[in-house]
Amino acid sequence: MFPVINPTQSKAWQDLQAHYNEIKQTDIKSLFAQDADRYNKLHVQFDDILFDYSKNIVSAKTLELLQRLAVDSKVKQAIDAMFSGEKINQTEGRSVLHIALRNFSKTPIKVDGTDVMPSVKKVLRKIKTFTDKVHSGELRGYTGKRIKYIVNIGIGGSDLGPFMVTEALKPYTVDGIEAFFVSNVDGTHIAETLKKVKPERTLFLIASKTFTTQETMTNAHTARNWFLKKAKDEAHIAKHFVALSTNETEVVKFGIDKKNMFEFWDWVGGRYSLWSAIGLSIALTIGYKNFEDLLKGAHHTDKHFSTAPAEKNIPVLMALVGLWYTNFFGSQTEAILPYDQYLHRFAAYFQQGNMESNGKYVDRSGNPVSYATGPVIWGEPGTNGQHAFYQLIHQGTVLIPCDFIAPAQTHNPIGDHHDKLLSNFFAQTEALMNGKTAEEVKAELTKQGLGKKEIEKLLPFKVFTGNRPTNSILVKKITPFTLGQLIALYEHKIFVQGVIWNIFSFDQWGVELGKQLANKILPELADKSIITSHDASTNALINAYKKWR
Ligand SMILES: O=P(O)(O)OC[C@H]1O[C@@H](O)[C@@H](O)[C@@H](O)[C@@H]1O
Repeated sequence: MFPVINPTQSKAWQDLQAHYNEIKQTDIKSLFAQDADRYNKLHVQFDDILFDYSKNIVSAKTLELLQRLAVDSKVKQAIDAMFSGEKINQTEGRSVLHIALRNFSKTPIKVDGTDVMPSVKKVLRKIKTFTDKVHSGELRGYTGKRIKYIVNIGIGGSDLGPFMVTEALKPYTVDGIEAFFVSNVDGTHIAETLKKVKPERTLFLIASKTFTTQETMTNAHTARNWFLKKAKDEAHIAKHFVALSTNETEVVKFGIDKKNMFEFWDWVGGRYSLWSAIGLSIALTIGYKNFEDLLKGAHHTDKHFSTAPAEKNIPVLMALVGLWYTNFFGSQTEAILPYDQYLHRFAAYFQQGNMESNGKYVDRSGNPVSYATGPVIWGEPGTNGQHAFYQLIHQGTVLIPCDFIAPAQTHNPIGDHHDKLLSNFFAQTEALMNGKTAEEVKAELTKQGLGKKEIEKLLPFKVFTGNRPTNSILVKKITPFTLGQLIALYEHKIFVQGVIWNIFSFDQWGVELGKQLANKILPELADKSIITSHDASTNALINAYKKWR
């Protein structure tokens, strides 16, 4: 059974609190000076992924206590519970089995006594057949022209994953295919997309687990009307619209044939669904083989996560180190900084992954927690971020633990671009750790010919305290396989943190209230009448909108 344990009651937590007071002033620099072997101890090489967590404010004792916390929180048992199909998403009464979607082992995974693997494999075969037929030209549009444009209409988990992955793997795009992602209910999103595609060559993927999401259904109907304006005959819809969903009834109601539905199941969380039928846009963009490699990479991480000892287990280490700052240093945020332009949606993807999973203030017993849970996740690719928000990371008053991610090999080896990019990647974590002392600043300014008075004046502004923690993740090359590995590492990090925080990571009740209120307000916008049913501010805003629109 999934354990319910208040982490603050654990001896390890209390010891960590005491230990925090001992170590908080310790320089990472000095930890390196004390132990020539620090890097060797504090990194894990996982195939072509090098995870270096040595530039953190952690000593051997910190790590030992954090590991004890993981043991006290029954992390290992929780991992086993997830992998064996237990209904760990208790508030929705569901198993959590994104790991089954990429299970290439022969091990069956059972939900309510039934092995889900045959259904998983069946849908994968359907994705393969369909994708191959689109690429070979066997499946064509209603005029007989080849499909060129893939338009995925979905939002949240039905958009962010496939969008992030198709961007990350752009070099693998199949010739002649262009992918678009429409998510926002703002008509601008679909309008601007439809300007770029031609109905007779477009395949619309209506991606929605529930098939009731307002944004997606609105965009889907707009796309359908736009298509029919040109195609005229509703019979042509079958060649241009497919559904990726768990809800057959709604799919059929929309007018999509069951045959054109790619199924998944309620044990796939939206934000963990890129591995499911929701990944059809990925397969169509980069080819089935590459999609399968992505899944295989993730499966490889699943094996690592479920078998590696905790001290060498990357997701466990990522989780523990992150939690150390969130719960003991009081840092409320984490940055994900990929030094790879293709990974420009990676942080946005894990914004949902982390914040929807672990943005919870109620524990698994239904009581408010007395400690911090999920941090705010954000980030942009380097080097862009350096010229934007790194000032605050270096010299601000907020502690921001950062993950730096970079590929050693680029898909675009042009001149010395990549060495320049990577020199920044290395320099930043070094600078964040070492900072710059008053002595160093003085020496630098003296060398520049500044007088004593000028130096004194400038000194406080030019000092960097350093000791700002980072993880570095160096990947040999971003391929479908390594990307799959990387995504799964982060997914499991979220899981481990949720277990220790004693919260339910796989529901998302917090997104409902706004949806409910929007549904209440929508009919109020139908006419010109003055609205008085809300608070004064909301009434005034609605009425101003109705006057201006
Ligand atoms: O895939 P559908 O059902 O359209 O949901 C799309 C998204 O909706 C949001 O409100 C959240 O619940 C997300 O977790 C989900 O991914």
